[in-house]
Amino acid sequence: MDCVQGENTPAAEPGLVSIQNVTKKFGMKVALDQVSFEVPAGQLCGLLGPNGAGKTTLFRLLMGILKSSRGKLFVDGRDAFEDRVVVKTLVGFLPDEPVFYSYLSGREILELSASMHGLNPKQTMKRMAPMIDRLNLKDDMRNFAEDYSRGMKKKLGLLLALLHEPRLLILDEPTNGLDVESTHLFYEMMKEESQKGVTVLFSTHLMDQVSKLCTHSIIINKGKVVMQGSLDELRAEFDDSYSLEEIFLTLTAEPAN
Ligand SMILES: Nc1ncnc2c1ncn2[C@@H]1O[C@H](COP(=O)(O)OP(=O)(O)OP(=O)(O)O)[C@@H](O)[C@H]1O
Repeated sequence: MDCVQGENTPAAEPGLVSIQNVTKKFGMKVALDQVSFEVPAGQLCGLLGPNGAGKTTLFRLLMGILKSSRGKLFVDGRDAFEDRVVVKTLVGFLPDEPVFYSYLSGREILELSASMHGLNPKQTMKRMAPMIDRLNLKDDMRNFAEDYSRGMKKKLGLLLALLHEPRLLILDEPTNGLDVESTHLFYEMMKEESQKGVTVLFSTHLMDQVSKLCTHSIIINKGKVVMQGSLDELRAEFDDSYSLEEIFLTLTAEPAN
């Protein structure tokens, strides 16, 4: 089962994201073990796995922050490590715990980032204003981002990821630490980006999030892909009485001794 779009989608196209037999070791620890999957352009795909499954490691490899021990990762045909500077211009990345310069306000961080992307800071801020409003950050734009709450940092991180209107969004646990209202807002914004044609790959440990947002998912456990494909394909593998949550728990359960 590949993580492909619809039945009528040509199968031969390489994905906008292509992970090819990737292993990542930290010393003796194998964080990812021969992971392969494709995410076709336009898909909203959930990378699902329990704590320690390897989700953040995979995203850090995709952003060229880490180098794989074996195997290759490509974003739009570019090597995620060798071409990491170019890849960063193509992708909007939201880390699990965004960290900001201590001496810059929210506004200054957005303006600086706009300049780094070769955009006009003033025009970019004008374009971003409705989104800043929507995320309820307008009144905090003058304040140092370091003093923001966890949820506010996440929102500023999302604005940074969207600032250069990337074709691909990689969001690491995007709603982790957000309140209910903000979580729904993030869902809406992810769906809207997807409807505009942006490819969205996000990680979560909640099956509920995947079933609300995605048509496709990749499930990893202990560094290995245990299932990938559409939610319908996933359901078809199990008895009708299984909920998606139960399927996830079954796939990621500790093997019996
Ligand atoms: N820099 C590192 N050095 C050593 N081990 C690491 C390092 N980074 C990650 N690991 C290990 O790799 C494994 C996968 O970690 P990773 O953070 O990718 O998991 P995750 O799926 O994102 O987990 P969570 O949902 O808890 O954030 C874990 O066992 C972790 O301890």
